[in-house]
Amino acid sequence: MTTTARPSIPPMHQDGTGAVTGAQFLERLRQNPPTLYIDGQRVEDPTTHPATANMCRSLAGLYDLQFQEDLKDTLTYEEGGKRYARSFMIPRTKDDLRLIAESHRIRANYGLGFLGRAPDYMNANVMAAGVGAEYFNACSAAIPGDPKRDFAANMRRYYEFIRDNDLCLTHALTNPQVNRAKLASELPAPYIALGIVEETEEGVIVRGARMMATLPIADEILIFPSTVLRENADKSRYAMGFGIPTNTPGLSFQCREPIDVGRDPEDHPLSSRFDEQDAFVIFDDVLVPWERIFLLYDVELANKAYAGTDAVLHMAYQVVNLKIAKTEAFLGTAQSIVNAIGSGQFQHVQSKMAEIIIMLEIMKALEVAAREQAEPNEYGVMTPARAPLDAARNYYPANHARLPELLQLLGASGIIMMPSKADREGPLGPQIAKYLQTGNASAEDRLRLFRLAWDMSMSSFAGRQELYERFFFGDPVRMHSALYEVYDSSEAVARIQEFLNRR
Ligand SMILES: Cc1cc2nc3c(=O)[nH]c(=O)nc-3n(C[C@H](O)[C@H](O)[C@H](O)COP(=O)(O)OP(=O)(O)OC[C@H]3O[C@@H](n4cnc5c(N)ncnc54)[C@H](O)[C@@H]3O)c2cc1C
Repeated sequence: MTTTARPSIPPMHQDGTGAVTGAQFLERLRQNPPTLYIDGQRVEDPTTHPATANMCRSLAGLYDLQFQEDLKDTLTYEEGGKRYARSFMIPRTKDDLRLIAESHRIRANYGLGFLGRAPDYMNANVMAAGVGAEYFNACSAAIPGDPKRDFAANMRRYYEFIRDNDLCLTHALTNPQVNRAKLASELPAPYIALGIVEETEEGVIVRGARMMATLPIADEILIFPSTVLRENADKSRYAMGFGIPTNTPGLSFQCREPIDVGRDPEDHPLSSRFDEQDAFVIFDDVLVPWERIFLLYDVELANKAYAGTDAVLHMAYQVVNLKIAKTEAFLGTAQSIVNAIGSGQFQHVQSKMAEIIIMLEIMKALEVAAREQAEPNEYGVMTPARAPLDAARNYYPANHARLPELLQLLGASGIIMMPSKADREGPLGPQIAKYLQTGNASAEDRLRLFRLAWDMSMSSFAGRQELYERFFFGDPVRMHSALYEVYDSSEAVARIQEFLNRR
């Protein structure tokens, strides 16, 4: 491998126009396609490749919502004569948080909550990291005022760059799953886990891999650690933070098998629209320019980066709003099935519907609690309260699987006996129309509904969603431990002590 003469990536442009349209987003992807590999082949243009074109179209639709007359004031905000996506806005008041929540919900509803990593998630990340950028100058390798190593200035500029150009980000935080009993430095080779190789005049060369980046059909990738590094050394080659374009030389994304298999949206209503893809990320001596470096070698700072800037809370706030939208989609679909087959008078059916309602109301209450108990952080950002968000991000992964299960229990054979669009239009069409109608709908409408329920609960798309919900915010086991460690139980303990002391 060579570490010299790598083409450098262009400097970050600060002259973006703010919020972009779907057409602008697609054109940008066409001009700068991420280096994706699917089924052994390089994807030359993700906007036309059969495995990614529909997802690109869906993302473009999301960008276009920003310009829809009735939504633009919610989905964007104005500053300095430009309009930006709302998820980049720095919340200063609780009312700002309410506006941000509203925009998260509208955008989440676009994908019925099944688009896990729409750009809002990472926008919230770079917003919080950008405002809290001073955190990065505490890094042992930072030199405030230095044109290369002023990491705070780099982070701040990166936020502005992403916001001003309305770029779409993916991210990859975890190391390859080679041996979880070992430290990154103890794996069979030093550069299996992504590591720093050397510093050059232009930047830092990195080599190795990261396990998972959802939505690799993005403009940029952000690299930070999430699973806490357990390296003992003060200075570790595995501690780093940076953001680079997804078409940076030496960077490749090995995508998983596509879930979108080219079926009509009537047959695969979610898979054909929202296969956001997940990719293994390989760095083959990638040069990261200095202006894109936010953190180097500092294990302690790397481990605390998400908490130290409160980025994790703004991301979790996007997530709680997204999961509300998703639960509402389950509620709407389940109730539509109950209405369609006339099962609403059975007590156990009502009880199953009540389970969904309870889950929805818990998530809604946690969102309100996070917003109402919000406080400005040390950087002046109105920050949603941690405890309700921690509750939401632990509660939902533990309970989500019940939602598809409830759909199966309510829909029963209806969720499998679903002739396709081609069947409906084929020789047996008249019989299908007769025998698969419902009390309140035509066979076509019934099949559309049950196909949606199938894609939410049984298809490959649904299976991937189930795994995603279990792990997307981290390992549930370690998330429980993290919650346990930060939660302040002292008042409750004191009350018990006081009770025990009563004589
Ligand atoms: C569909 C999907 C999409 C994802 N998208 C992204 C993404 O866009 N970006 C991103 O960065 N990540 C993403 N992730 C990764 C996610 O962050 C991880 O799955 C999660 O952090 C768990 O890590 P892991 O998968 O490497 O599991 P592992 O850490 O390998 O865990 C495997 C098993 O071993 C146990 N285990 C391992 N180590 C320990 C330990 N130290 N203590 C206790 N138990 C342990 C775990 O509890 C678990 O049961 C995604 C994951 C999925 C499934």
